[in-house]
Amino acid sequence: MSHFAQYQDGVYADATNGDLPRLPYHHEALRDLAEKAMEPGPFGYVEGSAGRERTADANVAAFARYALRPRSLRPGAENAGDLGVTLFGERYPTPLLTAPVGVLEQVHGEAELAVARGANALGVPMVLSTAASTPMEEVAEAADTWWYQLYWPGDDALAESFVRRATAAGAKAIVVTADTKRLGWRPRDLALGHLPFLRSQGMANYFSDPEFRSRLKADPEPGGVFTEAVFHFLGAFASRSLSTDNIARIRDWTDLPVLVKGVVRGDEAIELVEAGVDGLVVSNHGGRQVDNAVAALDALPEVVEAVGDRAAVLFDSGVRSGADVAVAMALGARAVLLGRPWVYGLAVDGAAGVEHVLRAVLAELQITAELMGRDAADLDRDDVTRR
Ligand SMILES: Cc1cc2nc3c(=O)[nH]c(=O)nc-3n(C[C@H](O)[C@H](O)[C@H](O)COP(=O)(O)O)c2cc1C
Ligand SMILES: O=C(O)C(=O)c1ccccc1
Repeated sequence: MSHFAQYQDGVYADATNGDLPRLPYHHEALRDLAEKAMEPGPFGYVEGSAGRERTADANVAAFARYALRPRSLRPGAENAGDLGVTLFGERYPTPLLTAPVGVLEQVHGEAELAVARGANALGVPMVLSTAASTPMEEVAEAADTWWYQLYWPGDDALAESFVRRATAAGAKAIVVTADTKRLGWRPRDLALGHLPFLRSQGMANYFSDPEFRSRLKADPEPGGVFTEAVFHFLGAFASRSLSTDNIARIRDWTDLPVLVKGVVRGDEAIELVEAGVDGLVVSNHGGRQVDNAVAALDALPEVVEAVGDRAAVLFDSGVRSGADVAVAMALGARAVLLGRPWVYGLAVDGAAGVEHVLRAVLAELQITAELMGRDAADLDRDDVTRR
């Protein structure tokens, strides 16, 4: 069984061959290592969430309220454990993607290039942030399969330019993030005075964009603090008038599948499906936007039910292990985006750290699916119950 070997093989061998020190396999242990490896500002930026961080805590806690129901002797399941999924007519070897994470230069010098290498080594597509530290055309050179995440700028000409560039560079889907018209209230960043944008970080896609540059009097200065380009970014970052209807304008700019990320309500999911989007990402941005918001996992069944088979529902926020991926898929997610865990892998060991984290999640998912008598894509509501 080739799928069996793909992710599990080597994990136990590597862990027992005496080549200490190895990276930990638990999210919390890796997070603690990353905290030691990172400056306080960047670590606080990644680890921090909105307000009292109740949404972020609730995202993780929600997984403990569900229980998987393994059917050990399921008839016909002797080859179970395949991880492949089909999304928008394309076959993907696993249901995992790396969530879009901006400003990676504050995490590791190789930033997105390391993520692309680590993820692609395992057949995991990367969702590239608009607020990346590397221009998308350079990431495209390093990545086999990637999707593009759009922060829809206030200026439609810039939105169009980003979408056309991503399409030309080979992105396989466009993910429009809807929950970040502005950044949430983030006390950790305020306490540390850490706002990477003010120092031109995370602006590679903007600074390399002809439309963005055409609005400036002077060329943007890499690393410039409070420059004209920085102020232009702050003004241009997000559209206040983005709506379920006008997202459909993106169809004039690309033939790629379009997803909307940051949906936690069935009514909004229906509006988006009626406006013609191909997919949704149920997500509350890892609790970084609205504190005291509903846990993303608790919103998943409502959105799945509202959408039915009219669009693909993906999920992120709070996924920390392969078993978590199995729960989200059993509740109807077709694929899952992993966020903070791989960022900490990147901080500690670059591309190898990203690969380590993804491999551990995939190995656990594969083992779990196999023990449940399921292929990942076949996990369903019968496989999960309230604890
Ligand atoms: C440091 C950091 C930066 C992020 N940047 C972006 C971004 O640029 N675009 C976006 O759509 N989401 C962004 N997100 C949200 C993630 O895509 C994802 O929704 C979130 O990390 C999921 O929560 P979790 O990491 O707790 O699982 C960011 C998250 C973090 C932690
Ligand atoms: O910090 C974030 O959560 C985020 O989404 C973001 C927004 C703008 C630039 C970089 C990251």
